[in-house]
Amino acid sequence: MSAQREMKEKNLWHTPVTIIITVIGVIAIVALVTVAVLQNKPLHQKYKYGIVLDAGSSHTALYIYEWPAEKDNNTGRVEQTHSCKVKGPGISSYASDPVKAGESLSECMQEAQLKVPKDRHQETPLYLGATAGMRLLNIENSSASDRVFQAVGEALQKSPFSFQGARILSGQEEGAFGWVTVNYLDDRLSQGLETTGALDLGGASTQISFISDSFDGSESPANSVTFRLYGNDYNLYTHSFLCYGKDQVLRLVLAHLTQSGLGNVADPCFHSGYMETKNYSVLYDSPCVSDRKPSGAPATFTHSGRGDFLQCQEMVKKVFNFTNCKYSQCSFNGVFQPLVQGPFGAFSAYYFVMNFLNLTDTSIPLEVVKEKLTRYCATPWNEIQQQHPKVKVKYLAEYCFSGTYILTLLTEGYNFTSESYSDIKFIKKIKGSDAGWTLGYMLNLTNMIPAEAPDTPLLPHAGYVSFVTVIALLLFVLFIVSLRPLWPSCSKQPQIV
Ligand SMILES: O=c1[nH]cnc2c1ncn2[C@@H]1O[C@H](COP(=O)(O)OP(=O)(O)O)[C@@H](O)[C@H]1O
Ligand SMILES: [Ca+2]
Repeated sequence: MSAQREMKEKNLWHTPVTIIITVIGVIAIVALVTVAVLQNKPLHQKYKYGIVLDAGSSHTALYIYEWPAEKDNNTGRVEQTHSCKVKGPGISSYASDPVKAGESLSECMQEAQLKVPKDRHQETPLYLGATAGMRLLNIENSSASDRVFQAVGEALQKSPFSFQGARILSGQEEGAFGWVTVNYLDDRLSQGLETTGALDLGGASTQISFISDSFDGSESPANSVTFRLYGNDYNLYTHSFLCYGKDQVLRLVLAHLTQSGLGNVADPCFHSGYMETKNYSVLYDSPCVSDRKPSGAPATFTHSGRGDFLQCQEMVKKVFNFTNCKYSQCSFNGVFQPLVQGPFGAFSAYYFVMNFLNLTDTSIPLEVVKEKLTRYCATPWNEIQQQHPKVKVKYLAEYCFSGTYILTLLTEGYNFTSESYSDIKFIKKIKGSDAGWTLGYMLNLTNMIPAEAPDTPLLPHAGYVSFVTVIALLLFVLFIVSLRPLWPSCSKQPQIV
């Protein structure tokens, strides 16, 4: 009897109605979860790419950026995946042979073709932005600068990428896009956090950009750039000093030194024992110094070092003009600047120089930094060369000068104090991407930073899928329970005999 009862009870679950309900229910849950997963996350993550060429005064560099195709507008998702340093000098050095400027880019362009997946080549935007080297060439000889752009444009047009043009960035753009890059990479823009100022030192110009509570742009509109990013308004102070990159300032200092003592220059910014014969015509071949060329100068001069930081600093100070400020406050050369405020990221040559000198730690008091640099500058040239056999001699010879210029620019020029100096971080990369104007430039041209904050999903993806699954299961169980009257076991009670 009891075996019969057991059979009957088992069979109750095998009635056609229950089986059909179960199958439909399971199919419905599987379909619901599959759709939820597919709808919200592409199974194969696709990427998009963008390429920017930074045509600087000293050299050109190519940067490749990558971001998930589905999330163009999302926060902090664009990353640098590759960079390539173009061999040879900056494009402005090819003024007398512009075709070579275009040719010089071909190696890095080939590399880019290998790094960007082939099926993405056509849709990958390619930009070239030139900075102070081309600004100077444009001032000196605008038709030569046009010819360089023509040649570079023709070379880039031949690439499989979507070439969007080559142009000179204004100093304001260079400063502002450097600031955008640093703050984007730190996720400060998307999260509306306090921003970091940006200090960029190039060979021919230098930029300072930061947000100041006391700056609304009214005192000096030329230094103001306004943005609305992720729902926040920014009024950025920025200034670019043309001719105040480290290579041009070195010319300015040498030009000062050659005024007295024609033919022989004893330079406190170079190590004792350093001695090179240089051409006056090369030294004065730049609009930054051309008006200072002494008349009746011989063809060459002997440039020798005497390694004295303090005297070097005195020479460097002479390139700044501190008189004639028509604003409430100025940095130098009559340029308005509010007091520096907040943290700063200092990149490009700031980093190269301070990293070489082992001076990137800004928690070291400024006085100690100066003592260290004094000792470095006083080291004889032959010792310096012995200690750094692998470093390019041109860079090596100039680190004492460059370090002195950096400290003088920051403290005397921009008015950083011993206290605010520690707010500076010397940086090369942030989360794998180089600090510089290129990323900000591309983000702007591809409209990748929205003006308004994007709507954020209520739940993260995993949470969303779990939620849908639990609710689906719950509904299914409720459905089954609601069908209880139809259950054969309920309508037909097994008879107890
Ligand atoms: O390894 C290095 N050590 C020292 N200086 C470097 C090194 N690499 C690049 N630089 C310097 O960084 C500067 C980069 O300037 P860039 O070519 O970007 O000019 P720009 O921004 O004024 O147009 C140049 O002065 C160059 O000599
Ligand atoms: Ca630069």
